[in-house]
Amino acid sequence: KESSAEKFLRQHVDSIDSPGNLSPTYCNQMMLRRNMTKGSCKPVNTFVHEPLKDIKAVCFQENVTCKNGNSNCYKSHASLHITDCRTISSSKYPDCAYKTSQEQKHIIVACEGDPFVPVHYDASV
Ligand SMILES: Nc1ncnc2c1ncn2[C@@H]1O[C@H](C(=O)NS(=O)(=O)C[C@H]2[C@@H](O)[C@H](n3ccc(=O)[nH]c3=O)O[C@@H]2CO)[C@@H](O)[C@H]1O
Repeated sequence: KESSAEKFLRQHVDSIDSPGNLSPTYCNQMMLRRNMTKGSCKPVNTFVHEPLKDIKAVCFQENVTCKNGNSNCYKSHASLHITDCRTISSSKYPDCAYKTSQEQKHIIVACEGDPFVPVHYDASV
């Protein structure tokens, strides 16, 4: 069974693809490849284009309150290269269709465990 830490990597980490010049179909491809279009089209998903060590380091940065009220969320000091994937109006399961938006924003993740690692993507600001 996939751990929540492994699920975070699958859903939110893409250190390989260099930010800045991704194709408009990046999200259509990645949402499929990372298994977020099975059963339904995941409506919103963010990929972070930074080295894994820099993403893990966010767990030791600014502690903030999560959307669900928990206190185990952390906001990155730096703006990071991210890509937001959001379903477009014409998206109809199983043909999930996404808008690919490349941004530089602070990320907010929830961290848990020992080692203390990201397990949930809360927001970008
Ligand atoms: N504090 C916590 N501590 C520990 N665990 C916590 C905590 N909070 C939740 N989980 C758990 O995480 C799991 C999970 O999948 N939560 S999820 O809200 O649906 C994820 C959102 C995110 O994937 C995506 N999104 C959203 C915005 C954006 O900019 N970018 C972007 O990608 O959309 C999803 C829906 O919003 C679930 O098991 C829940 O129990």
